[in-house]
Amino acid sequence: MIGNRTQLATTDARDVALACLEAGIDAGHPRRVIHEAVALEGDTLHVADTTYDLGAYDDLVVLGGGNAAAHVAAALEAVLGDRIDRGVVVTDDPTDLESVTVCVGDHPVPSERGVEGTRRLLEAADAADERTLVLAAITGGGSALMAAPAGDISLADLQATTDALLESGADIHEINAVRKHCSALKGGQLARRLAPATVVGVLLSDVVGNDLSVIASGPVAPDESTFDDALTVIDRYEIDVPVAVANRLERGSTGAIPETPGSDDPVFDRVSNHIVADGMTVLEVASEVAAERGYEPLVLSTRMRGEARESATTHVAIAEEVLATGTPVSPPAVLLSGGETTVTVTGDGTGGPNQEFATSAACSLEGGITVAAVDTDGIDGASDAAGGIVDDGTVDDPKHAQDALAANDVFPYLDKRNALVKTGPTGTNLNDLRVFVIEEPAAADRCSDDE
Ligand SMILES: O=C(O)C(=O)CO
Repeated sequence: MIGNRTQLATTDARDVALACLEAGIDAGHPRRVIHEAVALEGDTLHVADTTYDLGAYDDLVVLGGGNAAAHVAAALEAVLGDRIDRGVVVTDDPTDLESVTVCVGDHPVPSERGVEGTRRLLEAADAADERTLVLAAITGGGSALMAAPAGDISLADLQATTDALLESGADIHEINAVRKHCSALKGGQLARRLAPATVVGVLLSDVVGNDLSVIASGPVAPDESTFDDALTVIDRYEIDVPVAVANRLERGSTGAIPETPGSDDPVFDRVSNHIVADGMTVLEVASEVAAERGYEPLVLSTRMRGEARESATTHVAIAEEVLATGTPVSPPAVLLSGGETTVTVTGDGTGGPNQEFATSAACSLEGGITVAAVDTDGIDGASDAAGGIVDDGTVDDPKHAQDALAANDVFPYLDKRNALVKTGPTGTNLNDLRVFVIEEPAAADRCSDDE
């Protein structure tokens, strides 16, 4: 599953880190998590702890989008077979489906084909009525993939706004507050289109804290964010948005455009949402693998966030403590964390948050600590790498590494040092996964003596 395996160094610590990554990502694949959460018994559909009587509906439809949406639809087809009548998902990680149409879109910046796929999705939504049960397959990446520019906003406006937001350092709550108010589908507006159908959201969460209104910008979730909130984000990060976007947000804030529907809106009377996997799904299985390999696992948090290079420094400090004093765990140990770090882009290079995390960590690593950091969807930033894997031998010239960080150009830096992790699209999207493998001091000393 983890590509480039043979090209990576093969020390035990690297193998342990890669095994944790591989098992963690696999644990979050829809084929596994949907089978655990969704079941059919006669006419009774179970989704998590809720049941639905399929006998009460004429149509069972799958609609949605996100990096993993086609894999969610495939897993739903595997459970429900020909009970599914039709559907449309928009994704950049397609797979063959029986009754659901897969439309390919683009991520992280929306594209023409994503707009076309979303048009088909909305058309299918408009055909739903009170006798329709909609399974909404929603995963991270959905905000870019399900692109439905609202009002006078063009695709080019949406692309420019997305680029600027992604480079601003704003977090996903802030980014999506803006995207929801530039869209005809986000922020519960797909639920509005679907009413009075019954809607069952089946979500994979790549958002710290699992806020339903933020995962893929919450197409079928109540939204409490406002046009004013969107304007605040634009001001706070000094984002230069196209005129059509600025006009819409300004007009919306005066009440001239209806707000996205909130939790008291009757469009949600027949909507329920179920998160079937999140960052903890990944970390739990990665921990089990670490334990099987003889390392004491410690999950630090599923909620790490902030600037990637700074988060790396904090993680390294914890790993150093483990190595030096055995606090809070004794080596051999594996520290794990999830969440999502961000990068404030000032240069014009290639890279992503996990590659910056790995490069920044590598600048100060002592012997005995190996660090792997990946985005579980396999695509870190706008590069084709999932992330990086580093140890104290990776950075031979700290100035060079710092220059690469300053230029946001760590992809070529890590590539030259054979320190990229490449998986290709993984079929899931459950945020970042970071693994710190910390060897016993004696083993670490032995390694440096051997060199
Ligand atoms: O909004 C998105 O598309 C994200 O990736 C967060 O879920």
